[in-house]
Amino acid sequence: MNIQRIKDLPPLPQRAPDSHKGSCGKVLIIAGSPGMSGAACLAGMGALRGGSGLVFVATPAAIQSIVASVNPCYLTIPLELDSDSQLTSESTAHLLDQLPGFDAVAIGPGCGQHPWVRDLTVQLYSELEQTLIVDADALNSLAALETPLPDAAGPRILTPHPGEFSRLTNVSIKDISADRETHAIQFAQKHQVVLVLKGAGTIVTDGTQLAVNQTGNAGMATGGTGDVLTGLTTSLAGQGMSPFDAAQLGVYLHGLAGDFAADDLSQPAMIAADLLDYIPDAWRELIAETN
Ligand SMILES: NC(=O)C1=CN([C@@H]2O[C@H](COP(=O)(O)OP(=O)(O)OC[C@H]3O[C@@H](n4cnc5c(N)ncnc54)[C@H](OP(=O)(O)O)[C@@H]3O)[C@@H](O)[C@H]2O)[C@@H](O)CC1
Ligand SMILES: Nc1ncnc2c1ncn2[C@@H]1O[C@H](COP(=O)(O)OP(=O)(O)O)[C@@H](O)[C@H]1O
Ligand SMILES: [Mg+2]
Repeated sequence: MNIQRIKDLPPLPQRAPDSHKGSCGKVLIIAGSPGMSGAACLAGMGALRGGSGLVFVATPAAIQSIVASVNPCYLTIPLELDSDSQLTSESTAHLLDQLPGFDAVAIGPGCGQHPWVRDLTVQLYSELEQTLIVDADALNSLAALETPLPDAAGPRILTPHPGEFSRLTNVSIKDISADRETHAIQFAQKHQVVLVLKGAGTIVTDGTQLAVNQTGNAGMATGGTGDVLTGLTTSLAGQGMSPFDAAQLGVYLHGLAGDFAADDLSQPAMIAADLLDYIPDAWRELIAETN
């Protein structure tokens, strides 16, 4: 199959003068667990900085107040777990009831490898009609399945780093690194997903198109930067971008924010939360370039 190499960025989502929060994308991020509340906050903030009108973060009830106290701009939904680390039936029903109202959903950052994460990931992967962004422990949940990936009811964007991609494919990190493009394209074709294979020169492919990202730097090799990317990509998908375009633009903006952060703060000192502060500069540069 001929692969189309994409060099140009897609058109940016437009914000009409009479936009309101309901028209700028309402997204849900399912993230966090005790000890990894930060991942939920970083992803939620990434979605807000991406431009979403409304961001909801669903997180285990035990850490809801921690997540909520980090920033007042996202809303939180408590996930009630039983003694087997499963969502209670009331909590499941409450979450499923709300799903149709979201424009895009993400699952995985900081969730840990618990029974509720495995079950909810598989259910959303197969049944959700909107775009689902699958990261971190949700990818681990898919990798742990004894069956092939389920058929998906809607678009899927998978955002593994090489370790997660190795678990998904049963190919060693060394072999993946030897030919990242081919492994990424084959996976995207086989599973009909947008694959974002992260790292220096992140690859975005849907199996027919391929973009190799040129922004970003080694200062981004610090915990939590991927969680910010999940939020950003979810936000763009929720604003109506196609899954490939949302992933390509999200990766580009994320790396550009990282480049601005490194310029001001240095690669060693920058941290994931700094990316959130530099996403505005990245947006400003992109908006100026396209006007
Ligand atoms: N503040 C918070 O709450 C934070 C929470 N977080 C949450 O932590 C959870 C665990 O996620 P995780 O990615 O840290 O662990 P995991 O999937 O075992 O990956 C490590 C393996 O992958 C490999 N590997 C990774 N990158 C690679 C690369 N570029 N190139 C090559 N190899 C690479 C690496 O290989 P190694 O270097 O060890 O050889 C190792 O094998 C998850 O829920 C996440 O969201 C984090 O986001 C941090 C902030
Ligand atoms: N050397 C690098 N150059 C460019 N980008 C990098 C580099 N190292 C890491 N990144 C980016 O940082 C992010 C790390 O994501 P991930 O490994 O999921 O981190 P975490 O799970 O800790 O949030 C990815 O977007 C990746 O592309
Ligand atoms: Mg990650």
